[in-house]
Amino acid sequence: MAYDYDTIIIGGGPGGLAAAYGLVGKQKVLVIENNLWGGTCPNFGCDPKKMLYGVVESKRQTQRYGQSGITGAVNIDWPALMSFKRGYTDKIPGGTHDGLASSGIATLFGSAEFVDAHTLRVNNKQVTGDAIIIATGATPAIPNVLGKAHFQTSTDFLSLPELPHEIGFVGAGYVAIELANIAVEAGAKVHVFQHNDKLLRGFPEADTAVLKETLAAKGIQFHWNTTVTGVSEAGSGVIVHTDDEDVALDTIFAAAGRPANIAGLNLDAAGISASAKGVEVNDHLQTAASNVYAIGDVIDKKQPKLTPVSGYEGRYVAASILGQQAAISYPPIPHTVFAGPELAQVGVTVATATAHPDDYDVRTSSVGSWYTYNRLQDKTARVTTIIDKANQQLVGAVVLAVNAEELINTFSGIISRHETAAEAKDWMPVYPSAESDLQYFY
Ligand SMILES: Cc1cc2nc3c(=O)[nH]c(=O)nc-3n(C[C@H](O)[C@H](O)[C@H](O)COP(=O)(O)OP(=O)(O)OC[C@H]3O[C@@H](n4cnc5c(N)ncnc54)[C@H](O)[C@@H]3O)c2cc1C
Ligand SMILES: NC(=O)c1ccc[n+]([C@@H]2O[C@H](COP(=O)([O-])OP(=O)(O)OC[C@H]3O[C@@H](n4cnc5c(N)ncnc54)[C@H](O)[C@@H]3O)[C@@H](O)[C@H]2O)c1
Repeated sequence: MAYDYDTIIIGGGPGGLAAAYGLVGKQKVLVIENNLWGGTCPNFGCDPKKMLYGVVESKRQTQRYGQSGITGAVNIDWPALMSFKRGYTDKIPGGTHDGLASSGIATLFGSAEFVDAHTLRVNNKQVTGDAIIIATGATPAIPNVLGKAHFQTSTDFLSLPELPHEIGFVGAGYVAIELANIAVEAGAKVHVFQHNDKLLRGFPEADTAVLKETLAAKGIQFHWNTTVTGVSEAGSGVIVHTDDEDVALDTIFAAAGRPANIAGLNLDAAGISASAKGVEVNDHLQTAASNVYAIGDVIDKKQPKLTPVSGYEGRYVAASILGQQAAISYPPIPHTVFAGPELAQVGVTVATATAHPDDYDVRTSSVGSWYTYNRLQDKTARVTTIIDKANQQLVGAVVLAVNAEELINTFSGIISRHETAAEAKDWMPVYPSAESDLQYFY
């Protein structure tokens, strides 16, 4: 049967775009998008977040140098900061769309839903594809409580024209902590409501305990073991009702996770199964309908839902459609919370390593007094390395420090190359630099 396209991709984010560019020139490809071309990361995720973060971190670094030669107060001008951000984000949707069009990739604006495993309905018209890739990402969870319509999301935060005086976040994961840090550094009073006492679950508690203290010292008011039970309107602000107290705020942001964007896709029509965590796929990223693949944040998977992972899966599925046979295998996946300072980890976790002391050596160095971090006045900096005792290879690392994302990248490279400690020392980093400390970590 002749289809309209060889491959149709639903979603023009990092995953869908990587798949499209992997197929371009070899196939007739269509990408369908129903919101901003480019998806979450460049429009209302990683990129604008890190632009705001970079500026507030410069302020914090200036404050840390308060005893080291810098005088005078530094303040954040929120509207100017937003205008800086828009200088980047305003160009993303148009630039992304033009890039696709000029590469010969067809585009269609609208919401896609399945009619069957080869047919989608978009804007009341049907379009068919030999292969279809679901790359629809994830969307903020809104807690199901009374007054939930009053919640704003990370997307709203990253476009606030003015910074409200007093705000709150529900959740203490990546989104809440990164945005709470930006807000408090920019001058807002900030509350974080968390239903248990866990900050950034999945990271070692020894590191998150230090981060909790750092963020509290900046003025973030943590409400641990507190469940938000409702939100009501109060003048121009809101009252956040919890099982403990009522808190009056200018606004409240839901940051309680990001479920897969599958509502409205009509997956049943194509026989595709999904769990509460997303579309179910096999180790070739095929759904229950073998010509339909799923990639990125929309999948039910154990890998972290991050931009580089979506891109990796997009490139993998493109190669599979073009004939590659191998099952997907992931390299070590580093991840960083830009929390002021950054908390980053890669590879075997501290929890796994400490549960298997015969297999792993875990070594934590408090490096705040070392030259690299003393120079930056980053007094709480910590680096943990995990070594596989059997072959002396680095298999995991955690960094809590200024610019941790750079050092974790270096650790990630060492782990990916399966280097022993001796091999990893056989190179010459610039001195002084964070990498010049590597030889002392293990
Ligand atoms: C505030 C925030 C900060 C983040 N920071 C980082 C970070 O620092 N580093 C990092 O690696 N990751 C970060 N992430 C996560 C990162 O943004 C995602 O992992 C990444 O965007 C996932 O890419 P994706 O292509 O799978 O999905 P998305 O980028 O979400 O793209 C999916 C696209 O599909 C479209 N779509 C959905 N349904 C349909 C439909 N029915 N029809 C047509 N189109 C549809 C959507 O509009 C969207 O454009 C952050 C996320 C947030 C929210
Ligand atoms: N720097 C980065 O790489 C980065 C930044 C932002 C987001 N992300 C990605 O986006 C994903 C989603 O981020 P997130 O912060 O929304 O999710 P998350 O899973 O990191 O954190 C969710 C938080 O909400 C809490 N929570 C869950 N259900 C709740 C409920 N009903 N009521 C109150 N609290 C509840 C959880 O305990 C947790 O603290 C991340 O896991 C990550 O994959 C990455």
